[in-house]
Amino acid sequence: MASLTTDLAFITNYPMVKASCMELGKKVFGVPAPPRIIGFNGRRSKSFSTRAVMQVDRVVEESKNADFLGLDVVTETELREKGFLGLRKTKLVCTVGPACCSYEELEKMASAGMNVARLNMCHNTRNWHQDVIRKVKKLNHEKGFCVSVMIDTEGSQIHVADHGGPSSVKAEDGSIWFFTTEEFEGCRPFTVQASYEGFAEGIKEGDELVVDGGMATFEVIERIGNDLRCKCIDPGLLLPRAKLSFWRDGKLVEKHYELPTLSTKDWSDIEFGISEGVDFIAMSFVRDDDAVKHLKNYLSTKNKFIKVLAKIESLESLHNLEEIVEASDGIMVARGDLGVEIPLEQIPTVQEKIVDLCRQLNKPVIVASQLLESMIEYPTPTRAEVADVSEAVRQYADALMLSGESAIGSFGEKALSVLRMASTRMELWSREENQQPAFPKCKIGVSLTDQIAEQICNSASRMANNLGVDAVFVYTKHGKMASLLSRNRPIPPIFAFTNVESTQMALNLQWGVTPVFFDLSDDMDANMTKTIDLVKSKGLLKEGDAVLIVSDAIPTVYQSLQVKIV
Ligand SMILES: Nc1ncnc2c1ncn2[C@@H]1O[C@H](COP(=O)(O)OP(=O)(O)OP(=O)(O)O)[C@@H](O)[C@H]1O
Ligand SMILES: CC(=O)C(=O)O
Ligand SMILES: [K+]
Ligand SMILES: [Mg+2]
Repeated sequence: MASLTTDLAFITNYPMVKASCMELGKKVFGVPAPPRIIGFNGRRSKSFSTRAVMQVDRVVEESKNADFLGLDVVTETELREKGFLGLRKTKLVCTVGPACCSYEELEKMASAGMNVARLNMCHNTRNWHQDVIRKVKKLNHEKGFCVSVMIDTEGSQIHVADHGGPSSVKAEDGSIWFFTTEEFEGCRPFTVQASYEGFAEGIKEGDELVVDGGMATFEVIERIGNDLRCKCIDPGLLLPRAKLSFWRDGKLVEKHYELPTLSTKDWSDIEFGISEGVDFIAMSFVRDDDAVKHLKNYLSTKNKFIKVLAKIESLESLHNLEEIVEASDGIMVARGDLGVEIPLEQIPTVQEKIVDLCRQLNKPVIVASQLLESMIEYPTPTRAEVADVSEAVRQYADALMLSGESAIGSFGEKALSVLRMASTRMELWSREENQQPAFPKCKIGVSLTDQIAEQICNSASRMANNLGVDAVFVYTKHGKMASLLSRNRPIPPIFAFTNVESTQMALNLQWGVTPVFFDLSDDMDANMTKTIDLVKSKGLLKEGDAVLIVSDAIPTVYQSLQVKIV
């Protein structure tokens, strides 16, 4: 890449504002800039140095705009209102539940910026989930949205099956409770039914039983077969499906239950997801990379391009973090359950570590749970919640997720607008304060072709920032170069043109990428001219705007990088 970066440095010595791009063309090449291309063609050479070939080409202005450009309505509106730099980069995931499952409510959420709809398979019926998925797809097809669908597996976890009360019950200080695996109907006072038979295995007298990461705490005073008699030592509430964990000497008792990461029910939910054409499967309670690899292999034998996201929500998954990230297509920092297994004060640093690692290894990462928890009940967030959201954006997470706020809350749309506003604001601040993150240090490409793609994207991102181009256009079949560009978190938005629907839907989760469906041809120049003309015809690009162009759509040797002044 040496000669390429040298040539780029030469260009970037000039004032880096968009308007001066045209001027630059004149100075460097002695030709009027528009409509012309200043191009860099990266070609492979034996010594793995890519020779930069500069060329100045005439662009044939094409007037036919009949072709289809699958730019979604939300991006188009945002672009008209705020321009390229105003486009939100952080993606938003919303859990769909009873509070937002009608066609009209889903449309409102889509208009308010929902990029991915999440369905938690722990709740509700198969028919209900099917109905929601079909509504989302209908909205995409009929109303021009681009909302991807994620199912989240139930997984195997010990929680409260029944606590003897209708909704929440209070455990008073010193009260004696019985935790049992015996199934019973109705309520029995001071009796809690646990969801898994072996929940008390290895537990001793004196251990602490912590409910929901600290909602209430009990001391084990007696073990009777599979059941436990406990005394409440820190009073609090027991909620439905409350999570149970055991602690000894201030440390989590790590219990290796003989439970598979994917249960029989999970597999049947996965089959359902495949048949309904979902875009993502989020795996709950992943422990190591084996389960992730297993599911990915299964999907590939079925020729399904569904992305597998691993949820980091147990201490064990933290021990095997790097392998899990490598094996998966993306990660969810599931802070809800994670906070049951690690002390709460460790959550912020663990989150930052996971987000950083994901960017290094080029996997999209979602920060989830309790972002705006108080908005389940109230129309405004707490200041602390806004600070938490902004921190995740400042860390450059790909996406933020709403859970109960959208699923059961009365202010789902408002919560979404808080996420939208807080992320746009923090993104702007980072740019204004010149807080762009350093480019990832780690080199991930193994084959020479992959290394070339990575280097082109690194140079392209640097160049996009330095030249102040309006947008980056990338033509891609499998999203590879789009994600490599996103990994650098460049200043201009990335428009990824693809003719593969699964790629379009997967890229919906990537920071700063707007996926656009477009019928790519084998002629790169034609792709470029057509897309630019189509975007221009919508009035979204104007004379003098500069677009940086990257492509991996044409067979691997022809990966290229160009700057076009419209
Ligand atoms: N499809 C649904 N039907 C009914 N209630 C739902 C549904 N989805 C979510 N909820 C409700 O919203 C709350 C929060 O949703 P969410 O799915 O994020 O729960 P969670 O417990 O954080 O996730 P997980 O079970 O994956 O750890 C749940 O406790 C549940 O009450
Ligand atoms: C989202 C999720 O599963 C959690 O936070 O536990
Ligand atoms: K789940
Ligand atoms: Mg969870």
